[in-house]
Amino acid sequence: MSDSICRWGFLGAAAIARKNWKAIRLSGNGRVAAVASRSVERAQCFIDECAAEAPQSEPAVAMGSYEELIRSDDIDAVYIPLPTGIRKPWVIAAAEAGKHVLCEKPVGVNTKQVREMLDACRAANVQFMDGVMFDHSQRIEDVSHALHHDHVVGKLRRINTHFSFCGDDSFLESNIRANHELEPHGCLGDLGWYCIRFTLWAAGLQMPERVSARTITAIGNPQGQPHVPGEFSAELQFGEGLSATFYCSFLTSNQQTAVVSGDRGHLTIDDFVLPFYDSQAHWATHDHALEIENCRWNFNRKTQSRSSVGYASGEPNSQEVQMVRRLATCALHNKLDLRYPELTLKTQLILDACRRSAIANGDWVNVDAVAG
Ligand SMILES: NC(=O)C1=CN([C@@H]2O[C@H](COP(=O)(O)OP(=O)(O)OC[C@H]3O[C@@H](n4cnc5c(N)ncnc54)[C@H](OP(=O)(O)O)[C@@H]3O)[C@@H](O)[C@H]2O)C=CC1
Ligand SMILES: O=C1CO[C@H](CO)[C@@H](O)[C@@H]1O
Repeated sequence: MSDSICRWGFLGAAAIARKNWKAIRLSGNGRVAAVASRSVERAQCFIDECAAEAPQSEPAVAMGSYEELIRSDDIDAVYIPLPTGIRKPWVIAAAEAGKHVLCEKPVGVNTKQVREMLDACRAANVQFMDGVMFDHSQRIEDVSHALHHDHVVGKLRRINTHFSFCGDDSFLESNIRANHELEPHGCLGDLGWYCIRFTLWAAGLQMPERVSARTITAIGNPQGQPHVPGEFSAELQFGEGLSATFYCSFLTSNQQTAVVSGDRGHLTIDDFVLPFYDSQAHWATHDHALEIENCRWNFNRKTQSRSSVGYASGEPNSQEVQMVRRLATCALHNKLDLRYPELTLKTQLILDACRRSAIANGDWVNVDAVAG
């Protein structure tokens, strides 16, 4: 391990890895040392294209197998954006080889798998972190502080999130997200993972007691493979009167909204996963007032616009850069931050409970029952 620079290795020339190449370039404490692909030509092409936009002083090495990268002594941390269905053995192999792990979401096919991955990281004393970028944004810190310290909406009652985009025909035919073997949770894994994670933040990390969920529309590719959720909704019940709902979909236009409601107001975010392009991330709190005086009924808007520092993406203070910088800091100082594997496990438990409920046509499922 070099003293100040974390040497990253990528498993797979994935589309999202291009964004994280640039993030590592901007992090100040890391560089991409190697990219492994099932095709060495694809790895080299990925490196050339990324380096053309975000050059590094030392070139990355192209490798033709994931094993080769994991065995390499010149790698400190591995970024794993492989499809969920095949990810587990690679996470465990990377951990056992002493590499810190940044793993894409949804992390596993089920909670059992995720526990095995997290246990392997713990046993090897390496950091595990999943790829939820907004965990590392200034906005999520500001929003949490506003909700749980300043109590800007009063006592929490309801959390509502929506994450959707509309995939075209080619998406349904060939994207990994519509393939049961590769991404078995479909939109629940790809988009619902974020809804669940935001809900956890808004709830002060408390777990729901039970969930009721349904797959509204299942999608499948023409090869006749089993379907995956293409449109999904869930209702989550917490203690003390707090409830939450989320909707995620590959069939509905772009929307990434979150609303947190309490007995004294509500908080809104229009872009809770991928912030709109700007140098600041925006959110708002509202305390609208209905004023009634005889024949006059005025519903008066009372909105306070707020913003948090941080570019949306591609700048040193954007959320994906903070994420890779944070993992590299853990790796360089050999100091684990166990908040992140805990967030992963909680998210997976809720996801599993939702899937179980949807299979049982919306029956209530106790989240504890999934944990056991
Ligand atoms: N955190 C975030 O903001 C984002 C996270 N993601 C997550 O990252 C993961 C990857 O998404 P995305 O980049 O869009 O996916 P891609 O399809 O672009 O990349 C997946 C990579 O996995 C490798 N792979 C290995 N085996 C297979 C296989 N059997 N079939 C297909 N690919 C295989 C391929 O690399 P090679 O051929 O080079 O070996 C491929 O490039 C998903 O789980 C997704 O949810 C995606 C986008 C954003
Ligand atoms: O994680 C992700 C972020 O957002 C994308 C959609 O806009 C997802 O498809 C992706 O997997």
